[in-house]
Amino acid sequence: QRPKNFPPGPPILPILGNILHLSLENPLKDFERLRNTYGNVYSLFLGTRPAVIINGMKAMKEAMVTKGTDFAGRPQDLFVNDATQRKGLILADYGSSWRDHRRFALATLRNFGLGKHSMEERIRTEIQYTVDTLEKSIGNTLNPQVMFHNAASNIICQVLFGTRYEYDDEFIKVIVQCFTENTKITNGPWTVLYDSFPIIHDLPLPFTKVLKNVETCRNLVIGLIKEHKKTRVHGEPRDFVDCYLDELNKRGDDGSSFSEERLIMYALDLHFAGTDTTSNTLLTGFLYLMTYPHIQERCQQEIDEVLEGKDQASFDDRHNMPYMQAVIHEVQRIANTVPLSVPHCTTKDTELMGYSIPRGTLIIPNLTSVLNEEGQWKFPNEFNPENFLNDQGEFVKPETFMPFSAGPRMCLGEGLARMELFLIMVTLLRKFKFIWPEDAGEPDYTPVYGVTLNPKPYRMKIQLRATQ
Ligand code: HEM
Repeated sequence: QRPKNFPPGPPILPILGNILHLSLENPLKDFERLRNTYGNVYSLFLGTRPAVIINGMKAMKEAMVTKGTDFAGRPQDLFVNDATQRKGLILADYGSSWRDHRRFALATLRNFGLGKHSMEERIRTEIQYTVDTLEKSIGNTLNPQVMFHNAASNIICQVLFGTRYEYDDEFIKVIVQCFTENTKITNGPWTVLYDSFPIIHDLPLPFTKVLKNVETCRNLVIGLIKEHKKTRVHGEPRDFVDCYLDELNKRGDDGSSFSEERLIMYALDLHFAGTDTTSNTLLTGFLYLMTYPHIQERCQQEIDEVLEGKDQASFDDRHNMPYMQAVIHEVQRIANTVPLSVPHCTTKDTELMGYSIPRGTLIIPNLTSVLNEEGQWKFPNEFNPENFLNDQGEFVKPETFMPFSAGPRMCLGEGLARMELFLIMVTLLRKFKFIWPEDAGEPDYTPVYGVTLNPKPYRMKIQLRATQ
C-alpha cells in the first residue's frame, strides 16, 4: 500500500512491488512510459522499497534546489554502498562528514586552478598526448575510446596524485579494468534484485569480483599515499593527496571525519566520477561532429577566427566562441551522460508538487526527462546547437540544462569538466578533421545504458586540417 498522499504509481504486487514494470537491463524507456501515465512525480516499489521518480524541470527544480536540503541525502543500504565501504564522497549521506569533504574538494580544485601549475596547464599537457595519438593515425581510422578515457583519467590523476600515466601503465590499466568490470556488474540485474530484496543479501551472489576489484584499487592508492608521505614537504602541497595530508596534520585529533582511511576511497571516488563522465561525453561529441560535418566545419571556422595568431586555446576564449559553446552544451544535452543522476534520499518528511514524501525515501532524479523535455527546448529530440543560441546568434544557457544536476549535491567537478570539454574539443577541432569512415554504414546513436551512457564503439577517420 502507498502511504497517504504518496505520489501515484502502478498497482503494487506482494513481494515484487513494481519490479516487473521495469526492464532490469535499461529502465529509461519504462520511466518515460510511466511518466506519461502517472505524471512528473510518481512512485514505484522496488520489491518492498518505495522510490519516487522525479521528472521534468519544474519538479526537479523544486526537489533539487528549492527544497535542496530535504532531498540531499543518499540511500545507505544499496549494493554500491557496500561495495564502496561507505567511505567515499559521492554516496556519503547528507551531514557534516559529507559537507566537510565536499567543501575540501571544491576548495582544493579551485586552488589548483590558481597555482602556477594551473588546471589549464595540466589539461593542455594531457591534450598533447591525445594530439600525438591522433597524429599517428592520420589517414587511418581509430577507435577513440581508450584515448579519451586515458585523457580524462590522466587529468584527474594529475590533480589527485600529481602524475600522469602512459596509456599502457599497469596502474591505470588495472584501475580502468576494475572500474569497468564493477560498473558493468553494479548496473546489472543482480544489483537491482539485491537493492530490491534485502532477503537475498546473504546468498552467494556474483559480487565477490566487485569486492576483490575494490580491494585491488584500494591497495594501489594505499601505495601512492605511502609514497606521498615519504616525499612530501609539509605546507607545500603538490596535489590533492598532499593537501589532504596537510589538512590531517592541521586537524590533528579533532575528532573530525578526515582520516587516511577515508582518503583512499575519496580519491578513488573522484577518479571514478571524473573519468567515465568526461570521456563518454567526448565520445558522444565526436560521434555527432563527424556525422554532422556542417556543424564541425562551422566550429572550425569560429575557432580559426578567434584563435588566429595564437599558439593555443585558453578557457577564456570561450567568451568569444558562442557557436562552439552552443555545440558543447548541445553535446552534453544529447549525451545525457548521467541519465538518472545519482540516487538521492529524503533527509526528512517533506512535500513535492503537493505529494507527501516521508524521510528516508529513495529518490531517482530522471535527468533525461529534463534534458529532452518537450516545451523547454527548441529542438528537444534532435542534435541542434540552436537549442543554445538566441536570434542574435548569442550563446544562452536555459535553466533546463542540468546534466550536472542542481542544488547542494550538484556535481562538484562541473568546473573541471567544462574546462576539459572546451579545451579538448577546441584544440582537436583546430588541428584535425574528423570523418565518419565511408565503410562504417549508418551511424547508430542509440547509447549503451549504464550509470553513464556511452555511444556504441565506433571508428573515426583522421585528417590533418589544411589550415594547419
Ligand atoms: C561531463 C562530465 C560530468 C558530468 C555530466 C557529471 C555529472 C554528475 C551528476 C549528474 C552528479 C550527481 C549529482 C546529484 O546527485 O544531484 C555528479 C556528482 C558528482 N560528480 Fe560529476 N559529472 C561530471 C564530471 C565530474 C568530474 C570531472 C568530477 C571530478 C572532480 C566529478 C565529481 C563528482 C562528485 C564528487 C560528485 C558527487 C557530489 C556529491 O555527492 O556531493 N564529476 N556528477
